[in-house]
Amino acid sequence: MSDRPTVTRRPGALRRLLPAIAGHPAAFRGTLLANLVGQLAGLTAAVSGAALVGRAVAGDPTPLGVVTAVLGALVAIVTVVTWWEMYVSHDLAYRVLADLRTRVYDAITRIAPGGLGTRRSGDLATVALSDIETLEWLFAHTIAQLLTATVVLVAGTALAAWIDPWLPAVVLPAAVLVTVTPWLLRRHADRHGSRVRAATAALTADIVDTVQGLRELTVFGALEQRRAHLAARTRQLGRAQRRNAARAGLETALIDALVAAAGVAALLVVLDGVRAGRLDVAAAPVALVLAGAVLGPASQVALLLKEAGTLRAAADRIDALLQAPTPVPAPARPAPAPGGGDVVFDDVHFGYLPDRPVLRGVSFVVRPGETVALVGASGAGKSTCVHLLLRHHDPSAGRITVGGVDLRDLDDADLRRTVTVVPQDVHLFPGSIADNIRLGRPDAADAEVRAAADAAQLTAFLDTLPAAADTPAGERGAALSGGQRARVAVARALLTGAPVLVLDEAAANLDTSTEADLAAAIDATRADRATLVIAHRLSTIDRADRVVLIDGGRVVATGTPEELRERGAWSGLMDPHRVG
Ligand SMILES: Nc1ncnc2c1ncn2[C@@H]1O[C@H](COP(=O)(O)OP(=O)(O)OP(=O)(O)O)[C@@H](O)[C@H]1O
Repeated sequence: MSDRPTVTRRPGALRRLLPAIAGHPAAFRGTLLANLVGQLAGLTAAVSGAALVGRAVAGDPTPLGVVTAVLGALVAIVTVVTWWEMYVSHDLAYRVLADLRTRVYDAITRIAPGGLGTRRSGDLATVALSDIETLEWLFAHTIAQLLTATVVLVAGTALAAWIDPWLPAVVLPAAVLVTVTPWLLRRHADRHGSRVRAATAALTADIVDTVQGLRELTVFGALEQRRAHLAARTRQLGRAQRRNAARAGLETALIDALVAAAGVAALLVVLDGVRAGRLDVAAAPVALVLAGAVLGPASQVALLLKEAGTLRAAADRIDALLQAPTPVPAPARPAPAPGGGDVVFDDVHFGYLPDRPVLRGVSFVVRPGETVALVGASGAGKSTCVHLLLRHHDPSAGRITVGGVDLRDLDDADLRRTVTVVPQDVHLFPGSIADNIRLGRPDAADAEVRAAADAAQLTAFLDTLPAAADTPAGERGAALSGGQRARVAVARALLTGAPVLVLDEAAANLDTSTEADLAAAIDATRADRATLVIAHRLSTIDRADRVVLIDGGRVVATGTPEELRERGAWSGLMDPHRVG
């Protein structure tokens, strides 16, 4: 496969995520303490054991009962402390990961939908689940361990120097070399770690796409082709994982070799010390254990750091989402919700990409109680007007106001109470139909849901269901027909009571009589509501009070449907049934 997935490096990403620990100071202190006690208990057990052996070798053995009691107690302490350390470090890690997951979710909602650009659903899911899970290693097994390993290394070195000054002179440089090895090899670790994370994200995104598109893949006989694609992606991930494992294995072998060489050197120093009379025979086992106490933490640190490439790559991907710019910033001082009034597009300019303007000075008004049809050829900019009215993006120039209030001055909750939409592709969640209708107002009473369903002409259908509105909607509304889904979307929008309603090609997939019924139902509830319809059908245009015709990102004509028809405003645009 040629499209090899990549991760863009973001210097400092890992460092920016570390303060996430600050939210759990008690858990971090507990982890640090448990680690320190665990390391020191291990060191004490090893040194005590070695001292007992040393005394035995020197011909002054400690009574067996005392040896058993001392070593037994130390082993019990180390066992309990190891369990304690595992518990507190994972407790800390999972708390921090939960916080990060919330931050990632907040970031997605902050930048969605306008700022998500070409990001794929599966890629976002990988960040929220797998990349964050990868950081478990950092928070549970790295930070506290690095700090306590340093303490044990310093304590071990001091004790070793006290027993034999030659010992640290041999093992300390080796310990430093072992510790810096992963740092020296970090470029390889970063490259391989990035490839693993990127390949994981690409495979997840493809699997999500495949599951979402199973119907199309089945109908068009493309299942086998898709299977081959996923197999290639899986091989790509496998290759990345094997290369990363080979690199990590090589690093481990290198570190082990350095530790072993340093261990042999320490042994030679101890033997020489005993032969030269510098070291008492009884102290020799203790000296060897202390050499291990210096090398042990160093190799532990090195082995922890060999995962740094994967950690950095996961951190890069999380950081990219957390630091993504906000496409529509919240107002510093929000204006009160307008509660209704004229919807005004005032000389609005906008483009998705630099130097590619889509709207070039669009101006029109939708008054309360009025239905305005937005008409234009495909690609003219109708949906873009809707995206701006829903504030998925802000205009690059000009402004959009409701009741005289610029949309940019409304906080998000007020904006959602002011402008609502019946989209073309209705997304239903797997809860009940009533839950889906309540999406914008979770606290709505049953009677209000029923009234909204009534207004959307959904009641007759609901009455045929075993549990009426409490019947599950199925995965993405699979248990409902297209018309029924559209009616649920209308009920959902009406329940919000928003004074501005956008119908985004809501009727595009419906047959003419269903569309007419639905339009009449929406009309009957309009009162003072301003309604903007993206109209593709002549019947929809004819029902509107006024029409705004857009061409090339500009309003080229406005008037009643009759006026525009007489002027032949859309004669070049439409077939007898559809416009645009
Ligand atoms: N997310 C996007 N990124 C880049 N360009 C976009 C994006 N969305 C739309 N466009 C471009 O903006 C222009 C206007 O698109 P828009 O969807 O507003 O047209 P439309 O009038 O609603 O068309 P249609 O009737 O076919 O739905 C098109 O050229 C389209 O390719």
